[in-house]
Amino acid sequence: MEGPAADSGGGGYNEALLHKTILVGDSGVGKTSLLVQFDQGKFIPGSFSATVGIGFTNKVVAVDGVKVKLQIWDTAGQERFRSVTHAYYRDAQALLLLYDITSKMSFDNIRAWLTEIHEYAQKDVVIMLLGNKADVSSERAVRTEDGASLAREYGVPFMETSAKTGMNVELAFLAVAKELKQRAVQPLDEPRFQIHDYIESQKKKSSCCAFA
Ligand SMILES: Nc1nc2c(ncn2[C@@H]2O[C@H](COP(=O)(O)OP(=O)(O)OP(=O)(O)O)[C@@H](O)[C@H]2O)c(=O)[nH]1
Repeated sequence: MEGPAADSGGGGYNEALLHKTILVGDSGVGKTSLLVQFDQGKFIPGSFSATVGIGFTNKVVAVDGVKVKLQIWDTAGQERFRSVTHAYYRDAQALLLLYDITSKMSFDNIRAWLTEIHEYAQKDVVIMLLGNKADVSSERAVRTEDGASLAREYGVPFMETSAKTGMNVELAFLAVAKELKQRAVQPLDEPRFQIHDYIESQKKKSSCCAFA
């Protein structure tokens, strides 16, 4: 797979390509962990401390030689913070919607999350569905094909991830960055970048079998 060439620093990115991306999904599905894995390449095991409110991390990724700055907002999944996070949907360009493959309830709630997203976010927001905690196969409660089928129903890209092992974490953010960059710079008369095709080709390129 291509290296992500990502860094957390500022230096030299094009301010015009700053994209607001939001992580959403039930409390405990692994939003904070996914962001920490992408930003710092590490997983902090141990007791779960729920996010309070909302905060962001800036991350610069190189996409085809162009630096794209993702401003990634980590939201609190708990119901009591929902009205706060809705306010942030409106100017988001991308939403990573997570469920936990060991929690059927977090998967069943995805439809409600998508209803909220369609209500509060921009119509052309990039949405990606992620089934996280794929490393915990012994406790799997949601089949990969059920995730893929729900994603197909809503016309959104899908993959399983693990914030613990890092599986597919960079790919998820890079695919979003690539889609956002293409939208920003691509002339209208050129064929559109296809995020689904990109993800599939990256999965095929990988020598490892870890992709969903
Ligand atoms: N095994 C495993 N555990 C994970 C993974 N991602 C998160 N966890 C664990 O799941 C728990 C919840 O993770 P968080 O990242 O805090 O979840 P969150 O979605 O940010 O939760 P809220 O802040 O309440 O919305 C923590 O104990 C994490 O260590 C994963 O991919 N694999």
